[in-house]
Amino acid sequence: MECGAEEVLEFLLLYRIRANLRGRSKETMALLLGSSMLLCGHSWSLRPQRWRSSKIQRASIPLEICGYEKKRLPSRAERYLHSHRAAAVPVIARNVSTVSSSLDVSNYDAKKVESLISSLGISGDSLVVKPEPVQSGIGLVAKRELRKGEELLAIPRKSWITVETVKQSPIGKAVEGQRPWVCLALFLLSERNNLNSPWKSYLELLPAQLNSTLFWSDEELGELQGTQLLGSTLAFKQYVQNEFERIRIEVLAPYMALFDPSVFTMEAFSWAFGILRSRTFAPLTGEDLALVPLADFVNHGTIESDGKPSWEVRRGTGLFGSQDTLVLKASRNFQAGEEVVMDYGSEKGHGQLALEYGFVESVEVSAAAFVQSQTKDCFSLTLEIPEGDRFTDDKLDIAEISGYGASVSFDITPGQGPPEDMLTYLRLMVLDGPDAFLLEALFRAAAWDHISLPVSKENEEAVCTAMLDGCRAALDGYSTTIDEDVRMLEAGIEDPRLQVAVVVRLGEKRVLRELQGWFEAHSARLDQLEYYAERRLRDLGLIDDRGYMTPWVFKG
Ligand SMILES: C[S@@+](CC[C@H](N)C(=O)[O-])C[C@H]1O[C@@H](n2cnc3c(N)ncnc32)[C@H](O)[C@@H]1O
Repeated sequence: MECGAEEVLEFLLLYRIRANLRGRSKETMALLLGSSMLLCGHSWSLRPQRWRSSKIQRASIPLEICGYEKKRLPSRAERYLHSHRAAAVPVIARNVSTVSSSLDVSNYDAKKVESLISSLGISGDSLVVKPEPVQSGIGLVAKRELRKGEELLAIPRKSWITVETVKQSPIGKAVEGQRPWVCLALFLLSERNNLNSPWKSYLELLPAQLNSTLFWSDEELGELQGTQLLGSTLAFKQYVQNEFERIRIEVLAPYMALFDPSVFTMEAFSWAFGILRSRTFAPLTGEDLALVPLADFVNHGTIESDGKPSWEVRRGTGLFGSQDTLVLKASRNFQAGEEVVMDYGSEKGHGQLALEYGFVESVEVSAAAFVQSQTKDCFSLTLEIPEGDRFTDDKLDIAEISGYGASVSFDITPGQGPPEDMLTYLRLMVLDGPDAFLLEALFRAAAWDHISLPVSKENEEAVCTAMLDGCRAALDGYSTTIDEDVRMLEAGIEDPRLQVAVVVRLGEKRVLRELQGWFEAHSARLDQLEYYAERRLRDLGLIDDRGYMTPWVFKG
């Protein structure tokens, strides 16, 4: 076996640690590590380090505001709003109905629909789907039988509302340099106030009232006490308000002639924000933000997914005038007269659906099945490397090298347990005392790998304690218990917004309770785990599988 300088040093550390593994005290370990650090020419203070579990935050729901805002959100808000995209969860075929947070106020008008279609240069007869009034406002209804994958609509870029559209409009100069969503929001309000707008029929078909929790009253929001959804809703409201205050100074006041203060109100600006959040879909988000009239009347429904998006952009070559086109495809077979739906995002939990669109999913089989269904339950946990930790810089460095930041959000979904990378990040956060040698610069590149498995009983115990404290505190923050919510749902709730609130808070609590159970079980098996020291000695061939030293160590 050949050992490089790193291995030699590590061997020395491990050998010393190993020699003292049984019955070692913290002080002994500190001494051992102290000497090893001396070896590296490092001087560390070995004062006991306190780690604050408050750094485990109750995060906001993963959101895609970053899609609109990546670069310029204030860091605090960014941390709160920035999403950690969950891996797509395979969609299970089921009979899904949704609960909308209030009665949808549809602006359906057949004449306006005709006018919208002709303004897009489409012949009504050629359409295979048509906007019709449906349970959730306006929806697209199949005019004939449709096959899965069939192209339903193809809307060319010239018919989208993009930053380019805004630039070329009368307010183009005034909004120059503003974020894409701000440009589009002001454009919507400006055109809504323009009697001769080419977008008139589209704008008149848009819902005047939105159901997102952003538009709930304080009393309604009270039902969300303790939830992540409440935190996200309030953060968004604050964010939109801050943006409005900013553009009032930067845009509205300097261009008073373009922006009538009675039209460009905070309320109207919030409506426009809500419209953009509920009607734009990837990849037409962020810098490429675009509203696609007609296609954006498609409602949500879950479908058995083959991973192929229903909403996709066919890129034009530019040759012979060919341009980008938004193509809406049938997500499954539909019968004539049936409403065509697409999945707004299989990874979106109840909270995110409620915040962005104002509805949650429910399984319409029976009240019991509804209560048992956990497919959309979600809790997003944000972990943060504690500031003021004497090892903060080293920990940040290791996190960064491994592609993580000072704070990371992890989506916890039912039945999955904590994600592996979350456990690794947690171990890094609480790494301290004798284990801190893993933070040494020498081990930097391999540190993440080393801590991806249990480091030491103390470290794993600290992880469990922090998580159990965090889960308990989070569960204590809700105004109702899981049982109370279940009973309410089983008894039936008439108020749709209350129903949304109960489904969301129940979902969050169920995930937290499950997480708590996982860490309780984990902390009960800490004695059975294999830790870093034994693992590395075995990897280096210095002990055998029974834990005995291999003879070569003692060769001259
Ligand atoms: C992209 S728009 C779809 C068109 C919209 N129904 C309309 O009337 O203009 C998204 C909005 O439609 C509503 N919506 C879509 N799918 C829904 C569903 N499954 N249940 C309840 N409301 C839904 C929500 O208000 C959501 O914010």
